[in-house]
Amino acid sequence: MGALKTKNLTFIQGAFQINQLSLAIEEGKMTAIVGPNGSGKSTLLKLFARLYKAEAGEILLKDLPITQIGRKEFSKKITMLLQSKETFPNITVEELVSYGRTPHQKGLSRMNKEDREILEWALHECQLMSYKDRMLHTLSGGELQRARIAMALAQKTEVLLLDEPTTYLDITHVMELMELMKKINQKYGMTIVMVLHELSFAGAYCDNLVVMKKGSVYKAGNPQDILTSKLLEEVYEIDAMIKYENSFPMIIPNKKNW
Ligand SMILES: Nc1ncnc2c1ncn2[C@@H]1O[C@H](COP(=O)(O)OP(=O)(O)OP(=O)(O)O)[C@@H](O)[C@H]1O
Repeated sequence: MGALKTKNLTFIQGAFQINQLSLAIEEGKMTAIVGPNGSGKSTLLKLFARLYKAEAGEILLKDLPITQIGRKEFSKKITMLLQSKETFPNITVEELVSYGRTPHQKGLSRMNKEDREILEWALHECQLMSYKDRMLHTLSGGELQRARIAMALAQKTEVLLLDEPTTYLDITHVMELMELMKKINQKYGMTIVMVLHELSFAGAYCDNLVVMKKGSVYKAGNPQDILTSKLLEEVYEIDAMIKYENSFPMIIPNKKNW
């Protein structure tokens, strides 16, 4: 069963259009949405998160149209981390992560025992226990990203959507983040969908790729099957070859005289 499915999804913003898009995101797997700038990756993620409303067609979460799910119920099922921006509130890591429990609390009630246990669990999974009293502005980019992910985990949803979670991270922190997401995915079976630009990391860590081009899905499937020179040429307009080192795809542009 697909965790998320789109059926003839149509969405228009300015000159950009997603037209009759049908796609299935596999449940319990890690999927990367890739494609050139402006191809519609973030827009698709925001449609999944109900931040945008489709003009036509529908999105199903486990066969239920997402429009039929109440707002609070929806925030217990799907969460989305938007692209990280430089501004963040003047609060501690623990306070940030505790925001993830908001959809589970009744009215303005304070955190109960279960909320506190889940908060500790999220901090622990993201190796943030020793950072919990640190103010957000004192964290490095990688630590801040882990704190944001811990907040999303604390929400305890079935689906986690991440928009370019690796932006601004160096290669060590990109790997650390991908390892963390893989661990969460495998340990808890959470469906993870992320927009990524690093094709090699997307291919190495994700079970499936959705390759977008101009508002359409060019191809979707297993990275080993679909990441080809032809795809690089037709989607990114580059002449390059792909070499696998173990299962890590390396993209090498064909250029004489390197
Ligand atoms: N509010 C808006 N009004 C008009 N056009 C918009 C709006 N938001 C996004 N667009 C356009 O929609 C297209 C798709 O944008 P989107 O952000 O989904 O692309 P993307 O693939 O995520 O790009 P990137 O890799 O650069 O982040 C772009 O051409 C963008 O300019």
